[in-house]
Formats: sequence, structure tokens, C-alpha cells
Amino acid sequence: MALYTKAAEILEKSEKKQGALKTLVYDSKFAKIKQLFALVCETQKFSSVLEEIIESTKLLKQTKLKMPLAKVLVYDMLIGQGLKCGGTWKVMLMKHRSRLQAALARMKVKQKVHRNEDLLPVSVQQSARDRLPRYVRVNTLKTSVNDAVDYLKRDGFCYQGQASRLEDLTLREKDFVKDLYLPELLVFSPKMDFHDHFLYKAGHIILQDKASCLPAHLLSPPPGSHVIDACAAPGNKTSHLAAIMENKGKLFAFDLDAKRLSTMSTLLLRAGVLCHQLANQDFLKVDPGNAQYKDVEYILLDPSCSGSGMVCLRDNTSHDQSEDQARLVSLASFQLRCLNHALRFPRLKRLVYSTCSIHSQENEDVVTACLQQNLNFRLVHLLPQWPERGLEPLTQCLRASTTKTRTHGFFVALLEKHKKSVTMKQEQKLNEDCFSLVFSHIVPEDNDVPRVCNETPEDSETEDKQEPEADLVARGPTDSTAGKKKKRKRGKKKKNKTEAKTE
Ligand SMILES: C[S@@+](CC[C@H](N)C(=O)[O-])C[C@H]1O[C@@H](n2cnc3c(N)ncnc32)[C@H](O)[C@@H]1O
Repeated sequence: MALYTKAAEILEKSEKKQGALKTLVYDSKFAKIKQLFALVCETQKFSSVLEEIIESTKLLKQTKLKMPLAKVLVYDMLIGQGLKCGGTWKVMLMKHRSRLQAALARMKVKQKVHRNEDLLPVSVQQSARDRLPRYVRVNTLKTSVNDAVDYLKRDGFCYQGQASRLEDLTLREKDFVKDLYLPELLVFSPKMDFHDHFLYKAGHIILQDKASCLPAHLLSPPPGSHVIDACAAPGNKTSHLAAIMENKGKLFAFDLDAKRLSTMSTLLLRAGVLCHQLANQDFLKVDPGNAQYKDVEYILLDPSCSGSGMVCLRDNTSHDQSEDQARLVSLASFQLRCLNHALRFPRLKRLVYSTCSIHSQENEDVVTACLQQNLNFRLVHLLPQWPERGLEPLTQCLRASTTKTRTHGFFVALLEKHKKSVTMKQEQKLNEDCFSLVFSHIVPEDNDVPRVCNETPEDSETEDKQEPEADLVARGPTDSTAGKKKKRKRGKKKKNKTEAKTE
């Protein structure tokens, strides 16, 4: 209850202009300061939406709550983490839950949107993007972090050392810091733009959102290892992997899209990547038994997804809700197939799965289904200090968001092969038990091609400004076969289910 009382108190003071939100939070000396800050910021962001819901349901009259406290509670119940604490308030609010949920749903229908964020005034949505810091990854294939820092200092920037926290860091225009979690990452003010900077043009720095640096950093293949980047274009994660591998070993990179691969080739050249082998190939058709992949121990899988985490790409046009659901189901099915396929490489030790989606259907649900079908793999608990975790129970995984990590929305899971392998018989038995529980709701009823996002947060940085030739048209994992598929889909419906089950 203390969290909600304190948050309401701060909101009220902020509305009365008694101080800046951040100052009020820190002055409160509340024990869980990060949790309080996130709750207050988010509630304030959704303030107008919450007010409308509270007024339309006459909640204040019926509960005798005051508006700031009602906003905080309704935020957490409908939009946030769910009311985890709250004592008697929680009990009281739960009685009104369905009416409040209905009011939220009505607002979405009225405004023809599907996500809570889309209800926010455009200025708020825009400002979330404008407030994201500029992240710069030092390309250690071409320079060192210290040399880059020295160069930037000589260029008039003001180095502030290593950040101790980033969630609420304020940087003046020329200030920059080293990131807390990623050793090669520098963090600048949202106002900075490095597209014309010498270090960028020379390939010494890569403009890549912090969340999108996580997959290669967490996979961390040692120099000399054999690695696959399954859905690789435009290749920022590939170049990050090559840097971690110090250009030693083999990096097999696949992508279906020839145009994106050609952009990738240019970017890799500029970044000084030498250990790669690019292939314009469907990853699902790459044979895990092929001798050239016999030593592959690491895979990075960053498949096409809905892109719902990318602030700049959020699509506010109205769609049919069932169409959106079908699209997610279809994407999740594709992602699960890629994941299952990747785990078939015989010497695989570790795999990172990532998306720039905020939907659990593409994230936790895919990983859960995959683990239940591949008992030889387990999740690794990632960066204990990272402020945003995968949704329960997959808290080993990481999530990222504009509010909690000041990045685009992102999800990362790291799967590792068990030392002791599970016998085929055990696996078959467990698969049978688990299948009906988890996988059944991911298998598409219909195999229509979804609208997909093939961009990652860094695409918006590198491609739209730097590489005009880049193909930014979202393309489905199986676009080229869309026409044929539609004709075949009825007959295939049954077959798809069987394939998925046995893969
Ligand atoms: C999210 S983007 C990858 C971004 C990339 N990992 C990066 O960091 O720059 C997904 C990519 O998967 C590719 N793709 C989709 N289906 C594929 C398949 N079946 N096999 C290989 N690549 C595929 C798309 O063309 C797209 O370039």
C-alpha cells in the first residue's frame, strides 16, 4: 500500500506544480525508488486516459478514493503489472475491475486502436521517442572504447565516466557516459545525431539501440568459434558478433531478403567484418546436418516480428482486431519453427532468441513452447541487475522498454543445452504431456502471411537516413510464396499442425 500512497502523493504534488516529478520521487526517500519512479511516470503518461476511465465509471463516487490514488491503482490494474500489493484497496478495486476493463476497451474501440499506448495523445507518443538517449556502440574491430572516448572529448564532447544508473539519467547536449551493462556502449543526449560524424562514416561507431546490443553481448561467442546469425540483415548484430569474436572463427549469416543482404554487405565492409559468410537463404531450409555447420555452437535468432516495441514504427492506423490476432499467431508460429529448427544443430551450446516486440505471444509464449518441445535446453538467468524481466514465470529473460530501460521495446532469451541430455523416450513423453497445454494456442488456425517488421531499432538509425537504397518494406517470412500459400492453405491446415507437433 505504501507504494501506491507515495505515488499518489507525488502525482498530486506534481499536478499542483510543487516540484519536478523526478525531484519529488527522489526527495520522498522511498525504499523502492525505481519502482516508484516507473509507476509515477507511467501513471502520469496515461493520466488523461485514466481520468476518462475513472470518470466514465464513476469510480470516485463509489469508492471514495481521491483522483491521484485512483489513477495509480487503475493504472497498475489495467495497464501496468497488475495490482501486486494494495491491501484493502486491491480488494475494493477488484470489485470494479470488469467495469473498468470495459471502459478501457470502449475507448479503444472508439479510437479504433488496439494497444494502450495508442490511446496516448500523439504528443506523448512522440515525446517518448524523443526522450530516448542516443546509443553509440564502439566498433572494437576498428578502434577501442578508450580511443573513441578520447576522440570524442577532443571533438568537444564532455565525458562523464561510467553511468551508475541510466533509467533517470539526464545528459546535457554534449555530455556522454559509458553504459552500465554493455562495455562498448556510449550514451548521449537524445538531441545528438551522429549520422554525419566522422566516426560513424569510418565505421568506428555503430548507431544501435541499447536493447538491440543485448543479443550478441549475451551470446558472447569466443574468438575462433563457429556461429550462425539466422535472420541477419541488415547486420548490426552480425557486426557486433564479429567484434566479440575479434574477427576470428566463422560467422554464417542468413537472410531471405536479397536487397537487405546487399545493404548488409556494405555495412559489414564498413565495419571491417571479415569472418562472415553471407547467404541469401531461408534459414528454415538450412540443413543442420550439413558438414559445414558441424562445429556451430552458438546461434543468434532475431526473426521477423510485429515490431510493436519500436517506438518510431508504432502503427496507429486501425486494423481489424481479429486480423491483428491472426497476424500475431502466424508470426509466433514462424518464430517457433525457426527456434525449433535452430536447436537441431548438433553441437549447439547456446542460442539467443530476440524480438523487438512487446507481445508475449512472440516472446515468452514462443520460448515456453520451444522449451517444452526441447527438453535438452534450459533458460539462462540473464543480467540479474537489469531492471525489466520477462513476464512471469520466464523471469530469466529480459525485456526492455522506453520507460524502464530507456530503449525501444525488446525481448531476449538465452537457451543453453543441458550438460546431461534427456533421453528420447523422456522427451517424447513430456512433449505429449506439454503439447496440449502450451503449443496448441500458438499453432495458427490459418497459415496466412502476416504483416511483419523486419526492422530492429537500429534499422531506423542506419537505414532510413544512411542507406537510402535499403529496403524498408516489411516483408513476411514467406512473402514470396503468399499467393501459392493462400490456395494451398485449406489442404495444408491439418498438415501444418502435424509438422509443428513433430518438429
Ligand atoms: C528483425 S530482422 C533482423 C535484424 C538483424 N538481426 C539485425 O540486427 O540487423 C529479421 C530478418 O529476418 C529475415 N527473414 C525472415 N524470414 C526469414 C527466413 N525464413 N530465413 C532467413 N531470414 C529470414 C528478414 O528478411 C529480416 O531481414
